[in-house]
Amino acid sequence: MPEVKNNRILLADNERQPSLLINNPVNPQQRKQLRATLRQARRALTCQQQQLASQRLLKVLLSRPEFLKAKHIAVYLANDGEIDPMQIIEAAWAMNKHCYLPVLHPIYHNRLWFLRFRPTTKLAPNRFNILEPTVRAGHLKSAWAMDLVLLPLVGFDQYGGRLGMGGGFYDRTFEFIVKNPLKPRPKLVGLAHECQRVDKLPTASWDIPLTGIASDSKYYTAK
Ligand SMILES: Nc1nc2c(c(=O)[nH]1)N(C=O)[C@@H](CNc1ccc(C(=O)N[C@@H](CCC(=O)O)C(=O)O)cc1)CN2
Ligand SMILES: Nc1ncnc2c1ncn2[C@@H]1O[C@H](COP(=O)(O)OP(=O)(O)OP(=O)(O)O)[C@@H](O)[C@H]1O
Repeated sequence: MPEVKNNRILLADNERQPSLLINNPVNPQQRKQLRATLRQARRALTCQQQQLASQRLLKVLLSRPEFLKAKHIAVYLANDGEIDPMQIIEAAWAMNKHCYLPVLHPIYHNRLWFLRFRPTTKLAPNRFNILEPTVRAGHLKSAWAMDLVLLPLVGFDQYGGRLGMGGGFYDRTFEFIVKNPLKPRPKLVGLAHECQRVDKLPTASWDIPLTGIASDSKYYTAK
């Protein structure tokens, strides 16, 4: 079982894949194994560690122009040990910003749309048991209408690499950024516990580059 030391995942020799360190191919087995390890690490955090991490994350974001300048911000409701952005949402509401939650698109396979999230918004569990606003026709916003998207992630590296839950939801939803480089694009900032950082993630051709990652200890600008 991988060990967590100084908030970093240490992979045992038999869990290290030489190819991961040499030319970084996308090996589905590697991604699966790493995903399981990192999900377990974040679920192992205590309530107290989670609360402290959320407070520190808010402090990190409050110093970032990506957050301060944004009016329309997509967030998520924490699940499976993810770092909890609720304090960020409350800060954004207090600053008169508009917050949105991802909604599994009713028609387009594995894509996300976004619905406004206010203190009074009615929520219901989706097929992954994550709460999302109940869909009201005409209220769905598409991804390009956001100024900033705060993404959940399972793993990240300091170069902007991101490993998600494995459904490809965010990758599919934001592929327009790569396909239409001239179109105005939202900034994509991953939120994570420091224990979700790995040295270098294998990147896949469909991975959408992040603007940066905010953890409970610092902001990483993607290189
Ligand atoms: N909080 C949060 N909301 C989110 C995401 C996320 O990662 N976190 N998503 C990011 O994409 C989308 C939902 N994607 C998800 C993909 C897989 C699982 C999940 O728990 N998979 C189970 C298998 C579930 C099943 O098939 O029944 C698992 O891997 O254990 C959850 C959310 C949209 N909303
Ligand atoms: N733009 C895309 N078009 C079609 N399929 C895609 C696209 N992006 C990703 N996929 C598919 O989705 C699957 C999951 O991708 P990946 O493992 O990168 O998910 P993830 O980034 O971890 O998950 P998520 O984005 O939901 O958090 C892959 O099998 C990939 O083929």
